[in-house]
Order: sequence, then structure tokens, then C-alpha cells
Amino acid sequence: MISIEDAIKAVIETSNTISISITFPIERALNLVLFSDVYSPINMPPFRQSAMDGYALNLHGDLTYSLVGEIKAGDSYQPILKKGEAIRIFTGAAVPDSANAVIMQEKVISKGNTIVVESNPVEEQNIRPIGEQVKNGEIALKKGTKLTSAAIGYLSSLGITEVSVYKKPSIALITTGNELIEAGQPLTYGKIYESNSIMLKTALLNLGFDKVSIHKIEDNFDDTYNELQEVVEKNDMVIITGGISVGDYDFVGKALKKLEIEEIFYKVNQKPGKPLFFGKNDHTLLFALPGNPAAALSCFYIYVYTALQKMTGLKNTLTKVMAISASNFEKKGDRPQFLKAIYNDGTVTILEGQSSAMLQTFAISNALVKMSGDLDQIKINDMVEVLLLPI
Ligand SMILES: Nc1nc2c(c(=O)[nH]1)N[C@H]1C(S)=C(S)[C@@H](COP(=O)(O)OP(=O)(O)OC[C@H]3O[C@@H](n4cnc5c(N)ncnc54)[C@H](O)[C@@H]3O)O[C@H]1N2
Ligand code: MOO
Repeated sequence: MISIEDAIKAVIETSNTISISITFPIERALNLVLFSDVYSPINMPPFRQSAMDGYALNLHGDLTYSLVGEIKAGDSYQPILKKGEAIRIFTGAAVPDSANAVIMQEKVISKGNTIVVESNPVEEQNIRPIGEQVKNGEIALKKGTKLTSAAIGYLSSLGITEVSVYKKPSIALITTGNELIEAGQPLTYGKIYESNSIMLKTALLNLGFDKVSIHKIEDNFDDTYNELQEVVEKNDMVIITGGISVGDYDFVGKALKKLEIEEIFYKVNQKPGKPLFFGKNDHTLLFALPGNPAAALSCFYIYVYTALQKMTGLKNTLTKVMAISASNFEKKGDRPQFLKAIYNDGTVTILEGQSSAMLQTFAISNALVKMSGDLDQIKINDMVEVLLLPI
């Protein structure tokens, strides 16, 4: 049985190998990550640009300048100013090569065809130099940069219309179990409502992954094998819940073997989520999460979330903080345990109802307390390690 730390390390290493790039128009690239460096195709600004509404000057030793015309933003002519000449100019307009400073209009008294400046500005004042922000051929944004609105605006300001980004994976969610029926149907004896698919689909949507399909199968080998074969072929990631333990009707492991999915690990020394499987083939990552809903969701946040981050070029794993426990908790057994909890401003409350079959307390949690295997209790005021959920 692998440790939590080694399992996370294996997820990170494996997921990096499955990243795929795609070229996207920038308006569809929000929150995606650059797959390669982007070089600027222009100087920005592309010309000497006035930073103020005022007057462009060809400086001389006197405070009086003769006014020779006007340049608006967007004008593309190049008047030649002699020493002692000024031209009216506006923010964003091209400063003629013959001007060596711009003075803001508040510092000028205008008298017909002459202006008098308060004092002569220093050379190049209020002129944004060519390529001040980025020069033609320089790296504008590095590989690995997440495309925020600011980044997209910046690329657009350089005239860039498309970028190479990490592709968001297509994900198949498979639930297994004869006992599962759809919410909305009458509940018959021995059955329960199927809830893992909607839980994981919405968790994926919340993280920005929207290419998600849901597949529901019963506990038999042929259906499990056939469905898995199809979704593994068509998707970048497959997430199965249930059927991965050791029962006579747990067929997932057997089907994965027959499909020659390479096992990276099976079984993690943790509670909940011991029977977690992680594997891959050359183009698809595959997680088989335990069927118990709280175990499935814990494993999703600790392992699947990490894999999704790496596949898409993001760097986050769950945020770890230390916090003061507001609760007592006694652990049974020697497996490290993740405990549903509410974190608030340096303090964490460990909730009742930690069974992996129960979602009631997960529903109000925003964090998991990670309790190491060698601890058997947490006491009020102990410092504990907390993982904040990306919810
Ligand atoms: N002899 C052993 N039995 C079990 C072991 C073990 O080590 N030896 N491990 C236990 C642990 S820990 C877990 S967790 C479960 C995991 O079993 P499976 O992954 O095979 O899951 P299932 O048996 O199919 O389901 C477990 C539980 O979850 C319910 N479930 C399943 N899918 C859904 C769904 N989509 N929506 C809602 N609920 C679901 C299912 O009805 C079961 O109650 O194995 C233990 N057994
Ligand atoms: O992993 Mo199981 O979830 O411990 O119940």
C-alpha cells in the first residue's frame, strides 16, 4: 500500500506526461495556461507616445514657444518642429521625432499662437518610448502563464489573436452498481439514489472543466469492460466510482487489467479512500475512486484535482494551512485520515459524521484536516494541518 505523499507525487509526475496543447482564439482562452512562450510581434508602444494632453515641444532656453499646429491620437503625420516650437498634442498621440518633451496643459498659459510654459520640462518627459512595455521579438508572456483577463487584454494589445494553450481534458465519469437508481424515481428496497456522478460533475464544472460525460453501468464484467474500453479510447481522463474493492461484484480492477491500463498505484494508506486506483495508458489518465461518496469526493480533491491542475499547466495543489483545532477528535486505527472540517480565520472545527458513506458533513465543509497515522487524537487548541477545498 502506497503512502499519501508518494501517491500525490506519482499523480503529479504521471499527469505532466499527458498534457496536450491546442491553439485557441484568445477570446476562448480565459483561465487556460500558455503551452509555449509568446513573442511580441511589435514594439509596444509602437511609436513615441504622448502620456498627457498638452504640448509637444522642441526645447529651447526660453519659456515661450510658438504654436504650430495640433496632433490628435491616431494622426499619422510627422510635422517637423524647429527649436522653440510647440504643437498641441493629446494623450496617446504620436510625438513627432523633432519634439523632445511633452508638457501637460495645466502647466502652460496659451496666448493665441504662442504658449508660455511654467518651466521647461526635462528631455523625454511625458513621452512613452517605443517598446517601453515590450520590444518586437521579446517574450511577451512566458509558458505557464495563466490567461487572466489582463493577460488576454495585453496579448490583444500586441495584435495577437490566437495562442497555444494546455487543452482542458475531456473527462468521462462512470458510476457502477446494481443498487443505484436515479433521483426522482421511487426508492425500492435495497436500492439507493445515485449521487456520485452529479457530485463529481459539478465539482469539475466548478473547477472550470466542462467537457464531462456521464456513463452508468451495472455490476457485471462485460458491461464494465465494454464501457471502459469505449471511454478510455475517447477521453483524456476517466473517473470511475465504485466496484474497485475486493468484492465478488467489483469488476473494475479486472476490466482495467484486461484493457492493459498501466497501474501506477492501487490502494493508498489513508482513510477514507483506501481502495483508490490510479493508472494510465499512452493518452488517458484513469482514476477508480471508491464508491462511498465521501471517500470518492476526498480522493477527487486530493488526487484528481492535482492531476487536472498538472494536465492543464496549472501549479496548484490544495492550499495547506496550519490552524488551531476547535474540536477534540479520536482516531481509530493507524491509517492517516482526512477529516471533514470547517476552517475560519486560523481555526478549524472538525465535524461529526466522518464515515466515508456520509456526505452530510461534507456538505457544510470547506476544508479537510489531515491527521497523520501515528496520532490517535486531536485535542482542542492543537495545531493541525488543514487542506482548503477549492469550492
Ligand atoms: N473486504 C473488504 N471490503 C471492503 C474493503 C476492504 O478493504 N476489504 N474496503 C472498504 C472500503 S474502505 C471502501 S471505500 C469500499 C469501496 O468499495 P468500492 O469502491 O468497490 O465501492 P462499491 O462497493 O461499489 O460501493 C461502496 C458504497 O458506495 C455506494 N456507492 C457506490 N457508487 C455510488 C454512487 N454512484 N452514488 C452513491 N453511492 C454509491 C455503494 O452503494 C456502497 O454503499 O469497499 C469497502 N469494502
Ligand atoms: O476508503 Mo473507505 O472510503 O475508507 O470507506
